[in-house]
Amino acid sequence: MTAIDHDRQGIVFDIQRYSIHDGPGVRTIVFLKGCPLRCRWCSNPESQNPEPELFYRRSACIKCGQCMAVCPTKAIAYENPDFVDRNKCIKCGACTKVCPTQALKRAGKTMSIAEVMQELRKDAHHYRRSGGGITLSGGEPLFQHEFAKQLLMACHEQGWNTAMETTGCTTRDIVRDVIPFVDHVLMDLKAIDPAVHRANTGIDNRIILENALCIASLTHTVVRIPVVPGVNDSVEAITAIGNFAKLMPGVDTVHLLPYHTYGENKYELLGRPYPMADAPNLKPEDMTPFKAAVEGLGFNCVIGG
Ligand SMILES: C[S@@+](CC[C@H](N)C(=O)[O-])C[C@H]1O[C@@H](n2cnc3c(N)ncnc32)[C@H](O)[C@@H]1O
Ligand code: SF4
Ligand code: SF4
Repeated sequence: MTAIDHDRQGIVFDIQRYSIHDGPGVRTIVFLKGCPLRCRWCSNPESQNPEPELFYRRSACIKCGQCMAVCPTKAIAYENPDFVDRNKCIKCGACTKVCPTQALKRAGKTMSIAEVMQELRKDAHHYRRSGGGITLSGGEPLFQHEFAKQLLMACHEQGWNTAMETTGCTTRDIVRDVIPFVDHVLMDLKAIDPAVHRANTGIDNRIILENALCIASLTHTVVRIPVVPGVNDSVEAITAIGNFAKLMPGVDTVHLLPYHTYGENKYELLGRPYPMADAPNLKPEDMTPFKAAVEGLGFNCVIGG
């Protein structure tokens, strides 16, 4: 077995404590940056780019000019349409250190395995008492696969349960290398029709579906479907995903995640348009026909999850 390199670094954009939705028991979720997909509905747009990025909250800016004085590439100017010229920004974070109001904030920071473990240890007693542990999310956690693997190994060394939210969009070698350290996979399936998948995520789904079969053969796996207006909110599309899930060894539970717009304001902070503008939030009751379809295929169905 590989020795754990506690100094190995990864780019983390958030660590959320006390989650009860993303795996068994009380969990801490570690969000890793980088994702090969560009889902039009993605609620974590700051996760997609592998490098740190800047959030700019115009309403909090008092126009003190301190950020402009320290920016080494002169990427910040009142005349810029988005204030920060993101093509010039080298993501050094100098401006965020001097901004007195946190109008400028950095999304994503470099952390070592040891630093992440120090955060996770704060809730170790909750993990033990509740059968919980840690969940890797993102972004796509397998994008930083070596960091993810070492972190999962370090958690197993502590006896903590490990889970991962994944798109499965990676190579088969990486799946085989990392998934054995994950106790519980939440495997997202967004669409079975390749054209629909490509049009809405930017990526073909062939490798994803093949990896989903492999992942389920390696560890306990639950299928998750984000139900998104105009993408897969039909009984036909959900049934197609359910029929595919029937092929995944050991899968007996499907989570339906109703589309929400919680991430919308983050697009504005990143200076990007929201691709799903005008699509309404879906409610749990909108899931009723989809839940019936999934249960009709013999699965347990959880709304939310
Ligand atoms: C942000 S993703 C990160 C994990 C991984 N990249 C994935 O897509 O599975 C975490 C979960 O949030 C879901 N999700 C993302 N945007 C959503 C939205 N607008 N409404 C509902 N669920 C969403 C994803 O489908 C996934 O199950
Ligand atoms: S330092 Fe902060 S508050 Fe001052 S101009 Fe820059 S973004 Fe605005
Ligand atoms: S796969 Fe997940 S993180 Fe990546 S763009 Fe889609 S929802 Fe966002």
